[in-house]
Amino acid sequence: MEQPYIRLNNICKNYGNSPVIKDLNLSVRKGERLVLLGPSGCGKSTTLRMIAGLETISSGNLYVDNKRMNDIAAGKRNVSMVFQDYALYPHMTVAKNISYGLRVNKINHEEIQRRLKKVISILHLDGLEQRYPRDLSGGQRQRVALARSIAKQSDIFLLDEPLSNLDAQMRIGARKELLKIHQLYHQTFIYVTHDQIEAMTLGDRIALMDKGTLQMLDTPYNTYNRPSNVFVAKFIGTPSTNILGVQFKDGFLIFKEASIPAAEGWVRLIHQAKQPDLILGIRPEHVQISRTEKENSLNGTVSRIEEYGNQLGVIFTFEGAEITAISDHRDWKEGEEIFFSIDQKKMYLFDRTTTRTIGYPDE
Ligand SMILES: Nc1ncnc2c1ncn2[C@@H]1O[C@H](COP(=O)(O)OP(=O)(O)OP(=O)(O)O)[C@@H](O)[C@H]1O
Repeated sequence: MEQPYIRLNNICKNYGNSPVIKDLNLSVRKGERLVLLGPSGCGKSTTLRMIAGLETISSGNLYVDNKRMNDIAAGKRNVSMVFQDYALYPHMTVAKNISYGLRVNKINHEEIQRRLKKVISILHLDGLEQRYPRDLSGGQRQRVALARSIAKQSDIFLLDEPLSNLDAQMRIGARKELLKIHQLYHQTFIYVTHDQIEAMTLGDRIALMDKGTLQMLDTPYNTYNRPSNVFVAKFIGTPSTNILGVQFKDGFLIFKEASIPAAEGWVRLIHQAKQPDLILGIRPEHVQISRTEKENSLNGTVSRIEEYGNQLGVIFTFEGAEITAISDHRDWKEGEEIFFSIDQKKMYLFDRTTTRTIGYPDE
């Protein structure tokens, strides 16, 4: 693997007695777009702020380009940051907001003008240079905040939910803009969000966190298709992955009573794991439902239908558990008996004790 550019080694952060980040190890490559994703309060912003130098590190080491950064002041780190609320200076015009940091850093006038012109053009802020933040729309303010950070030309670009105040349509446009900026400047991006779509579309890799710990660090494809544990499987994807307890015995996966023969690849992995008590995960799009019985199909009763516009979510009960399937057909009725089968090529099996995956058959 390419030498990591930013390294977090065993980083912990406590506020008083409460640990917020627990033994975090994370490496980011130069020029990579890494997304920190996770539920509210999991420690994404805290992690970003420690990298920026806005928050002290309780223990562990932060390295950038092999240099220990723990005690380097924020202003001396080669980073720029965009905040969720943009943090623009209200009494400065757009042009002044963008150029202020450059003036403080004693960049010469011609260079400031050159950078200003370029970022104004990249972010479509032409004509707004003399306006004040209060006279801008939310989207324009967000672009000014981005422009101000880009103009600094730092190697590391830290973004803390920069699009969360924009409406859905504007977010799509802004995502394209961010990718364009990255193509032009190749900075190392660390991007915080709790929006999965944003994480999937913007990240080369996703670091998924929960309760201050790293749950998985991998590509968007692997995060979705090869979750490392039950938390990842449930967090990524909407509607959420169905989770069912199963026991492996004599080649069969046994639910409470019903059972299906386990596919060969899974049998091998289960033997390797030496763990018959498992958790089965299957995404709603990989549960096939039908009115007719098929080989190895199981049966349930439809309890609810959810409208997704182009498809329906069919929620049915099976041995007391609720399972969601996605269907293109629209004629399912509440209360009707259905048959369903699980696509074993697409399912996940986790160790019930550790909740970690036992592996994937095609690996
Ligand atoms: N200054 C502080 N003092 C005490 N606790 C704090 C402080 N700042 C953050 N926390 C706590 O640390 C935890 C992590 O917060 P953080 O803002 O990093 O989470 P997050 O994942 O970015 O959440 P969100 O998506 O809601 O912004 C939370 O439980 C939060 O309440």
